[in-house]
Amino acid sequence: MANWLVRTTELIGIKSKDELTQTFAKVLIEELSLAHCLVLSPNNEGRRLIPHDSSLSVSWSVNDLSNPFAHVLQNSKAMTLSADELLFWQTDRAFCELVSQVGMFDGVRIQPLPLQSKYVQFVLYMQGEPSKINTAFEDDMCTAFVGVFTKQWQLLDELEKEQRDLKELSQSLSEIQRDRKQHELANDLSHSLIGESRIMQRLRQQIVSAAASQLSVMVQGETGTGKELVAQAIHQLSARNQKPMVAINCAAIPENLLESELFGYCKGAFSGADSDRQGLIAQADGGTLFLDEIGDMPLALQAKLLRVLESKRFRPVGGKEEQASDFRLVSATHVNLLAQVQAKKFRQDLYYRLFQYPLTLPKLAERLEDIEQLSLHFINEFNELHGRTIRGLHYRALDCLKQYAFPGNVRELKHLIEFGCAQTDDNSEISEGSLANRIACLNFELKSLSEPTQMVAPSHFIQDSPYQHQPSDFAGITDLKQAVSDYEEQIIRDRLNFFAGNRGKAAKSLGIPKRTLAYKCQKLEIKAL
Ligand SMILES: Nc1ncnc2c1ncn2[C@@H]1O[C@H](COP(=O)(O)OP(=O)(O)OP(=O)(O)O)[C@@H](O)[C@H]1O
Repeated sequence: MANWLVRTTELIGIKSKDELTQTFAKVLIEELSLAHCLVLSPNNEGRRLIPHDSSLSVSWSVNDLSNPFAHVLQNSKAMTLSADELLFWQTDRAFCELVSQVGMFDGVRIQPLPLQSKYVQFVLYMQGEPSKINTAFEDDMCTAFVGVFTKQWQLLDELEKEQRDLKELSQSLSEIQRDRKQHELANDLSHSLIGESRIMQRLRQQIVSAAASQLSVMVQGETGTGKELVAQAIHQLSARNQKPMVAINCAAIPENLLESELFGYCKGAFSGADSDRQGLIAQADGGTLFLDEIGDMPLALQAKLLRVLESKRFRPVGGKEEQASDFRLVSATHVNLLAQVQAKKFRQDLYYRLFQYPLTLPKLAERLEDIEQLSLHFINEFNELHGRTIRGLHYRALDCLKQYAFPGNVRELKHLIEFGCAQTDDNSEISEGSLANRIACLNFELKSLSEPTQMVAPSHFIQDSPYQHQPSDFAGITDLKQAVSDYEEQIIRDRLNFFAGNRGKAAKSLGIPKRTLAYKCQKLEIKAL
C-alpha cells in the first residue's frame, strides 16, 4: 500500500526544479512499480516539448501530430496506449525509441499536468502495468502528491523569476552607478583637458571608457591637439595608475637606438654595452607604455612590437632569455596611418592591433567656442607660474584669436597667450593690441607658405652667409614630411659639398652635434663625399 503522505513530504523543501522533478519521477516509479517515468514540459517559446532528463537529447514538436505528446498537449486529455496500440505510433523515431522497451503486458500513459487543468504545464510519461498506471489518479492521496509537485514547481518557478528580476535590477543599478562614476570622472577630467564643446565632452567620455578597458588605444590628431595629455589621462584614470607610464617619441630616437631603448640590452650586446640595461617595455610592467609618433617606427621593429603585444614577452637585445611585461599600450600619431599601411610603410596586422580603441582629437579650429576657456586656463597657469595677476582677456583680443587658423592648435594658443601675458601689466586684461601684431605676423608666415613668390626669408637665414639657401617653389608640396626631409637632405648635401665632405665643419656650421649629422646622413642615405 502506497504511503503517499510520507512520500509527499519528500517534495517539500526541495530548492531546485531539477531535483524536484527527479524526486517526483523517482517516487512515482517506486510507488507505482513503473518501468519508466518521464516529466516533460514545453520550452519557453512553447514550440517544443522537452524532457526533464539530462541524459536525453530529444524533444518533440507540440504541433507534430505524429507523436501522441502533441495530441495530449492539444486536447489537454490523458492518453493510454497498450503495447499493441503503440504499433500505430511508429512514424516518430524519437517516440519509437522511447517506447522500445515497453513489455508485451505493459502499457503507456501520457498524462497532462496539473490534473484537472486546461492549461498544460507538464506532460507525464508513465510506462508500467496498465492496472497501475490507469488507476493511479483515482487515488486521492496520489492526486494530492501530484498536486503538491505542481504547486511546489510553481513556487520554485516564481522564486527563480524573482531572483532573476532581482539580479537584473542589481545589474541595472550597477550600470547606473558605473555611468554616474564615468560621468564624474569625465567631469574631473574637464579640469585638465579643457573645453566644453560637444566634441570635447564626448572625447572625455571616450577617454574614461578607454581607460577602464584593457584595449590598446590609438590617439590621432594634428600637432598640439593634446595627444600626450590624453595619453596621460588614460593612464591616470586606469587601474594601472599606481605603476609608471613610460613614454617615448619614436620619431626623436635614431632607428638603431630605438630597439635597445624599447627592449633594453644585455652586457656585451654591442660595443659600448658594458652593463645590462632595462628597456622601456620592462619599465612599463604593470603600467602604460606610450609610443608617440608610432608612424615613424621602422618596419623591422614593428614586427617585434607586434610579437610583444601578442605574447606580452620580449627579449632584450643580445639576451638569451625572454622576459615578461604586462603593459597597456597607448600610441599616438599625427599622420594617416592607414595611408602608411597602403604605402607598405606600416604593417597592417600591427595597425589593427593598435587601433583597438581609436580616439581622434579635434583641431582647435573645429572648436572655436573653447578658445575663451582655454585662454583663461593658460592665463591662470601663467599667473601661478610667474606670480602674476593678469585678469583675463579683453573681448576684442578673444575675437582676434577666433579669427586665426591655429595650425599649431592648442599648443600655439598657449604660446600666444603666454606672449600676450608677457606684454600685459598685473591687474589688467590681455588687450587686442598685444595679440593683433603677433597674429598678423603668424598669418603672414602662413600665407607665405602657400604663396611662395612673396616669401621673405625667415630671420634665421643668414643673408650674407656664403651658403645662402635659394627659396624653392613650395606650391606643389603635397606631403609636408617628405618635403621637409628632401629639404633637409638638400641642405646637408650643400653644406657637406661646401666643406668638401668635412662632417665636423658641416655640423658646426648647421649648429648640430656631429653625431646628429652622422645619424641624419645615415637616415637620409647620404654617403661620404
Ligand atoms: N584640451 C586641452 N586643455 C588644456 N591644455 C591642452 C589641451 N590640449 C592641449 N593642451 C596643451 O597643449 C600643449 C600641447 O599638447 P600635447 O603635447 O599633448 O599635444 P600633442 O598633440 O601631443 O602634440 P605633438 O603631436 O606636437 O607632440 C600642452 O601644453 C598641453 O598641455
